[in-house]
Amino acid sequence: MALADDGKEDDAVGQAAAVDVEKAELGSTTDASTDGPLNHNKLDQSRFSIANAVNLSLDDVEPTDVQIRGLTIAVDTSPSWLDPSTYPELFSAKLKAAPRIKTLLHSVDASLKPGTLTAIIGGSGSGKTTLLNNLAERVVSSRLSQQGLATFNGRVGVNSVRHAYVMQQDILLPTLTVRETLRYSADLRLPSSTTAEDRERVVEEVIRELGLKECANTRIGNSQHRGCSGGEKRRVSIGVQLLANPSVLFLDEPTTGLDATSAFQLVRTLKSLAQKGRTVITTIHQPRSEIWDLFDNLVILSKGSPVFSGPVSECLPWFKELGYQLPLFVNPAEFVIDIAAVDNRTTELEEETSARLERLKAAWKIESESRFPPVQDIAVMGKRKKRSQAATHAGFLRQVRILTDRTLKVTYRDPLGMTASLLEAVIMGVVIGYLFFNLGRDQAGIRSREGLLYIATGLQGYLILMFETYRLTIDMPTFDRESSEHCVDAVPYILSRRLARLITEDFPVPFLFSLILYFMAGFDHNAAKFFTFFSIGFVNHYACVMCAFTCVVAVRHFPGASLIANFAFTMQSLACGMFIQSNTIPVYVRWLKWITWSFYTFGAYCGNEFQGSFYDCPESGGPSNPACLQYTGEFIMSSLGFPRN
Ligand SMILES: Nc1ncnc2c1ncn2[C@@H]1O[C@H](COP(=O)(O)OP(=O)(O)OP(=O)(O)O)[C@@H](O)[C@H]1O
Repeated sequence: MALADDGKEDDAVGQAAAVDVEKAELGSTTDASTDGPLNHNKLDQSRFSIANAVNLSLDDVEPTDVQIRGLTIAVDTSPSWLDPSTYPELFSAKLKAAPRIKTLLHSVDASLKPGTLTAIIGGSGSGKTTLLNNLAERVVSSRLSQQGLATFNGRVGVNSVRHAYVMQQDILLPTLTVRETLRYSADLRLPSSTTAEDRERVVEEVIRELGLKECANTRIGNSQHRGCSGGEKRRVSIGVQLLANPSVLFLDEPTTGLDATSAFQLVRTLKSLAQKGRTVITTIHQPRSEIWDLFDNLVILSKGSPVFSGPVSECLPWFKELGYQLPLFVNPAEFVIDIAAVDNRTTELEEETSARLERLKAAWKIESESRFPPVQDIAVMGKRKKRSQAATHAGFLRQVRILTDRTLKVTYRDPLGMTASLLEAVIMGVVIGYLFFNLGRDQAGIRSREGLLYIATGLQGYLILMFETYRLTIDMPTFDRESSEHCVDAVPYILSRRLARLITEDFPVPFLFSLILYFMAGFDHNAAKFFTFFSIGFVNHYACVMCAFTCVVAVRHFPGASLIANFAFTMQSLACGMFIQSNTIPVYVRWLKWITWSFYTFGAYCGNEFQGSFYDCPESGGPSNPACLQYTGEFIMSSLGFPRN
């Protein structure tokens, strides 16, 4: 078929192909529906698209034919400025390192029909994840180069079809139940045009489809609070992805960490999902023999090269033909992985197994030339095309509402976390209030007031900064997952996080701290001054949480993020005007104060306290007496280097 860029023609051809496959799929429905408890009767209502959302159904699958031809992936491993660990090498090469190309995948071919479950297997480091991630377009690096292609219903690139990727780790919120997790995911993933009933029905459908009925009301749990089992969590992770009703489902080692029975049940579930017409592609480590029989296709890799790619029924005959017969009572998966692996325990073994691998690779190269038509002969119907995501997930306001609701629920279910910040505010207020109790109005008192106002700016802000940095490093993986799945955007996430914490934290923490400290320290009993004091703390609190966001955006792990946060805090302290008068900072870095929030906070606190005040001058004559100048608020403000306004 000619390569066509015309969208209409593509769609027409695509629809025709889809109808053909759908007919074939309907023909196999009887088999699927008798294949154990995981299959349920197909819904009698007419099938509609999830994206169109008139009447949602997981049965509405767009059959997707996946063709992989000559896929070769290489990476430049030469030292680079982008990788600090290679700097010594880069310097020793006098900053001019020649490209060093490592081929990760060597000309992989495969033909994966809709309605099939494909396993990518091979020894450790054989390139399974590289292949899966490349198909799912999850690796973007200027150092990677690709030859060959993967087409999805004739189009190059996975973004032209509805697809989802289940990661190896379960990134779920531990305090939510299985049903709540799926409900929130449905609310975020499905377009605003869907009704609450539709979304609820899809959630129940996913629960039924994945066999999660028993644990639907169980919390996900974590190492401290037990909840769902490892197998159930995996199913929930798959369920979350299933809500996007993908036609192509990628899974990275979904059985890792599961016991044999859970692993078997999980692969049965994948088989059942495939039988609905999906193309399911998974990497898997050493599947047990019962699991082997559930696969439709296998791609076997060794050191990045394919040694087999085709229907599972043809795998053992292929190796037998090459002289490697499966011995009795041996797991076929382990057998094929073993014969394709290089054993480097001794030099002799390494030479022997390397020679065997070379024979297997060479034989498969010849075989694949006849099995897979070359790239130019397969139907490539269009260029890389991205599906519009806008219509397929919740809009801005709905994201804010759903995420706020979810964060509130998660916060209330973690009373220790919720009370920690309140307790911290009270304890800090009382301890500092006690140290600075009832400050005098003499020179010593003025000096102490300056110190106290700095502590209110810096120390309280520092605790919030570190606490929020820590919490964000825990919470960000969920955002990263949802953001990479295009169902949560950054602004609604930030907004909702603060909205949900407004009542539990953002308002009460600065309020309690201000209330205790202000009156214990003996500041003026003046309502306007107190509320100004509180408002400054409130704004400072937001500045600190936004700084924490910035640090975690830069580095996702706590050691790195807290290092940046500490650096930012130190810069804030130096430039705020407490330790060095801000007008005497060396001229080249004096501008720093203008981009330092603690300069504004400390300045505002000082302005609130000192501006217009006159302290206890031992001389008579009041503010007009030059000997009492040091007791006037104006003098104190200018001595700290703050502008008059
Ligand atoms: N960006 C990269 N730069 C350099 N080498 C890489 C890169 N990505 C992958 N590799 C190498 O490619 C090989 C295949 O890696 P991959 O993670 O795909 O293997 P795998 O089969 O999934 O292994 P495992 O089962 O242990 O997870 C490994 O040797 C790995 O070190």
